[in-house]
Amino acid sequence: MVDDRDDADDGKPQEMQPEARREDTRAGFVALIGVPNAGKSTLLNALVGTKVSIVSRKVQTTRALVRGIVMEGAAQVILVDTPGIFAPKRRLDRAMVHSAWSGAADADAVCLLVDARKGADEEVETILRRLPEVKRPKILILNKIDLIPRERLLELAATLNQQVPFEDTFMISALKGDGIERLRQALAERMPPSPWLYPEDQVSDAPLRMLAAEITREKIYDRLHEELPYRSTVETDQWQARPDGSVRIEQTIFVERESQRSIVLGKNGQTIKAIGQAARIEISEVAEAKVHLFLHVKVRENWADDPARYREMGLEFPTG
Ligand SMILES: Nc1nc2c(ncn2[C@@H]2O[C@H](COP(=O)(O)OP(=O)(O)OP(=O)(O)O)[C@@H](O)[C@H]2O)c(=O)[nH]1
Repeated sequence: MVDDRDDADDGKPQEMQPEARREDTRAGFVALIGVPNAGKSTLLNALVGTKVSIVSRKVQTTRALVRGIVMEGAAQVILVDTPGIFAPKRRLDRAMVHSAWSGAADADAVCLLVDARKGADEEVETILRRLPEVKRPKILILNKIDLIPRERLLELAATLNQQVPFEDTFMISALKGDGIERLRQALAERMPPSPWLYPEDQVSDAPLRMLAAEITREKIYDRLHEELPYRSTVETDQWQARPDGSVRIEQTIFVERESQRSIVLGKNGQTIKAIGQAARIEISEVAEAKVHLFLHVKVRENWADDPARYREMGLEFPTG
């Protein structure tokens, strides 16, 4: 167990603001769909301006539906960052695909994000074939325009628009911020009249504990991606606000084998200490409070096939 305190930080937990009651408010949901690595998390972060989803160089890092909330004028745009849509193999993967598509069917607009450099590869084609089933306004977003020449972009936009009737096409670089402002405004304009669905200052409705778990998972990945590719998960067991304004957080890191447990702990617990330190700093930032983080490591075999796990992660069971 690691208790990693930061006594220099005396932040206080955030207070909820009352909901807006202005009559001209608009609010709605936008689903982001794309193959792994298209840049969904980067775009979500660029649009929201706060770190709400974890960006990684590896594919399939997004294991849960994480939402970001964009405030643009009187409009509130709630972004649903769908897990990558790809050919399902394991039960967990099938649940993720199901979840991604049901997120799209409920949205006020569906954005297909395509890595412009890769273009319409087989994975994108699979989505394009299924997209017409979703009877919602569709928007095409070509990302990573910093990596390809303009002529190829226009060509790609034309080809994709022939396959699916997109109402709008945007060309952006989520990484560099190009085109983000225009996209944000366009999404805001599409939102139906509605009271705001979330307090104005709430940037993410992903429970903080889930976000905290993702942060720790990212720190494990940063240090151990060679030794522990995908096979670990983190759960926040306890999130307790204390009278002094600090938060006590307990998390469990699940691995599949005893040998992996030793890797996470490291020699004399050095590795888990470093993971805990890095995670605690970042969790403190998002929680806006001093954080005491306690990490446990447990072995749990075959977690990826355990239905209870993906229910906890906010994923639904596939019906088919
Ligand atoms: N050059 C360039 N790279 C980008 C851009 N947007 C995203 N990337 C990079 O592409 C990689 C994948 O981005 P992510 O945002 O993690 O992709 P994702 O679609 O959320 O991936 P999953 O979580 O696996 O579904 C990262 O290395 C990003 O830095 C862009 O506009 N330009």
